[in-house]
Amino acid sequence: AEMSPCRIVPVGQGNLVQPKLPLLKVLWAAGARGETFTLKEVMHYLGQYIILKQLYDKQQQHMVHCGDDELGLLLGIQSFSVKDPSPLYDMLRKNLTTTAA
Ligand SMILES: C[C@@H](c1ccc(Cl)cc1)n1cnc(-c2ccccc2)c1-c1c(C(=O)NCCN2CCN(C3CCCCC3)CC2)[nH]c2cc(Cl)ccc12
Repeated sequence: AEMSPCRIVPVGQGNLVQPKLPLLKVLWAAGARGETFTLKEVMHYLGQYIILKQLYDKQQQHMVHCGDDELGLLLGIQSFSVKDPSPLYDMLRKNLTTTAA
């Protein structure tokens, strides 16, 4: 089921969010360009980051082990399951600001 995280931050018309620098660096490491994104793009690049840095468990691919990574510092946890995105939403609430656009 497609996660609809649109309730994380009150999004304006442009639906654009501005990640704070620590999150922005993670998105840039995953190939993102610029400083404002849609929520969908933020989720896409975070997924790419996890794959690129091999943070997911090869046996249980829904488990993400980020304890030794920037992502873990952002989330404040060692591991999480993609089936329980609540720690992710908490992090996004703290690290995304909405743009006026
Ligand atoms: C539904 C979606 C999701 C999206 C948001 C949330 Cl809060 C939970 C879950 N999802 C389902 N599994 C993943 C996933 C699992 C392991 C490694 C990478 C991604 C994702 C995540 C995506 C994504 O954009 N997903 C596209 C399709 N995924 C299918 C799984 N694919 C697997 C391919 C084999 C290797 C493991 C990943 C990658 C592309 N973005 C994310 C960002 C984070 Cl912080 C955490 C997880 C994801």
